[in-house]
Amino acid sequence: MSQRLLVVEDSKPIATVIKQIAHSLKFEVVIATTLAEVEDILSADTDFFAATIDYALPDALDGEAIACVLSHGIPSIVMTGKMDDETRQKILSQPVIDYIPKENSQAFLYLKRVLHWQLTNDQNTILVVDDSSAARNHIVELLKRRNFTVVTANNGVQALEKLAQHKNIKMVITDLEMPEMDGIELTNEIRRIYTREQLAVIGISGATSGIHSARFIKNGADDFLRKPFCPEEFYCRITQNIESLNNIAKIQHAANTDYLTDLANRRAFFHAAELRIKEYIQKKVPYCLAMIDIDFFKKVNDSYGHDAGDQVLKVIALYMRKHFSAGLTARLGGEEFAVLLHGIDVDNLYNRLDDFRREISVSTIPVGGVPISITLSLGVIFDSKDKFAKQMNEADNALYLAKENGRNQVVISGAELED
Ligand SMILES: Nc1nc2c(ncn2[C@@H]2O[C@H](COP(=O)(O)OP(=O)(O)OP(=O)(O)O)[C@@H](O)[C@H]2O)c(=O)[nH]1
Repeated sequence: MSQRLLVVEDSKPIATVIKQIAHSLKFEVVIATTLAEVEDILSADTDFFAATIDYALPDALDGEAIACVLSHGIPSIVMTGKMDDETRQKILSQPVIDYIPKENSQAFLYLKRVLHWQLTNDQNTILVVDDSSAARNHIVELLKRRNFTVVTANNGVQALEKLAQHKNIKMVITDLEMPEMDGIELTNEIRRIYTREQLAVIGISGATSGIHSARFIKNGADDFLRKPFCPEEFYCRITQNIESLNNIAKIQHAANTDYLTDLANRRAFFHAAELRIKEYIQKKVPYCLAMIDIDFFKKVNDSYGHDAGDQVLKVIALYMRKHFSAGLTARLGGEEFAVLLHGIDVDNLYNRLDDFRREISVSTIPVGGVPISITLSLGVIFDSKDKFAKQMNEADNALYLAKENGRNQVVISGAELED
């Protein structure tokens, strides 16, 4: 079910623009044009994800609708045509998500970003480190208002423990002076373990001297805030740092993923498989490395077109995910795939590969209403202690034999020597 957005706005054209933005984010929209209408709507139902509130309404010229909506616990964004400092202070003294001056069309682009953050911020976990419970609670309240997931710690030592427990923490906001381990030491420790691409650090200090900001940054922090800070500046810095981390993650994902199937690409597979194999050998875990190739795939393209071929590649990826959920799967290129699997023993591993091959061979893949049948050839190597590149080579040789022997089969590397 879609989330609901309350739009409090007396201008019809502006309400229409906000409605379009909200729909693009899959919100269901309820519009109120006066304070009386707001009261009426909220007396019946307060189940709103958020609200946008025009500061001046025909029956509430001085922002009275803001307190009304906030009193129902609805996170609110204030839109205002008033630019004076007094109005700004008045709005920001209330626990609103943000306020947006309606100066030009940028205001609506910004509104879209704020709503998008509000919908997605719960995926970003932030650790707040401060020995003062009042200061800590203030930051936590600001972050929760923006829907972030928050973890807290009283000092640097506890912060490192929390980081080890919660692997998904993206940002640490740390005070400077704390018992046991201060903010600078903590930042140093964090940078020994986490890169800037993995975790952002924002230092905070009440000291008036500028030296602390430089110390924080030189010790590996990404940003610095001086207390007391205004919520606006706080949100700008948090959002900017989280956005740049998320952009790096997107770039890394794109660099490691096959665009068509969303499986790992060759580079990511080689990197991850090599690490996993080392661990399997060390822990004596049975494993296998298999190369998988679609038989006569050129005929699929020639008979049904390249788009149909692409569709087949995507479906093979889905089957791979289904059969090898705990394994490492990849599209190496063209119609060639690979999987690294670990299991109980060689028989179990072989059966899982052959089950996958068999299911594909008896299934039809519907492409544009036409059922397409395909088969796969697999070459596999078990429990090898050779270098990774050599293992890939051996699996490839076995795959070649599978093709030579008539396709639609699994050939084990070295098996022909035992015959
Ligand atoms: N649709 C589609 N086709 C691709 C893609 N990458 C490679 N191909 C096609 O995959 C086909 C591979 O053909 P061949 O190397 O001759 O192999 P094959 O027809 O599968 O025959 P065998 O492997 O010997 O069974 C070629 O027609 C390529 O154009 C892709 O991303 N999408």
